[in-house]
Amino acid sequence: MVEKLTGAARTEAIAGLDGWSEVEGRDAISKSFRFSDFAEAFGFMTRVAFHAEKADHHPEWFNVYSKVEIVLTTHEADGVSERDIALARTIDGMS
Ligand SMILES: C[C@H](O)[C@H](O)[C@H]1CNC2=NC(N)=NC(=O)C2=N1
Repeated sequence: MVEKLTGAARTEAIAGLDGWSEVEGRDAISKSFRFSDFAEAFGFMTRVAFHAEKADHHPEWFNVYSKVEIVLTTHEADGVSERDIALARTIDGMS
């Protein structure tokens, strides 16, 4: 069981990330990534996908050509948890 982050812990955890922000209307975080072309964007998505499958924590995402928009939340916590913060950091390292 994983708890959702609330209050100051939640605010600080999100503020400690690079460029991730809160999604309006739901308890989730998001970030938009830009690459030079589709091959770079899809290569990034492939790296993230392999990690996500291993970690059993998967992004919601939307891709158009060189743009990848990612949303992270934790279903069983019904909100943002440490799993999303950890995945966000890993994703940043893969971008
Ligand atoms: C049943 C399975 O453990 C879950 O649905 C996993 C898979 N991937 C997941 N990904 C994300 N982002 N949040 C989850 O809560 C989640 N849960």
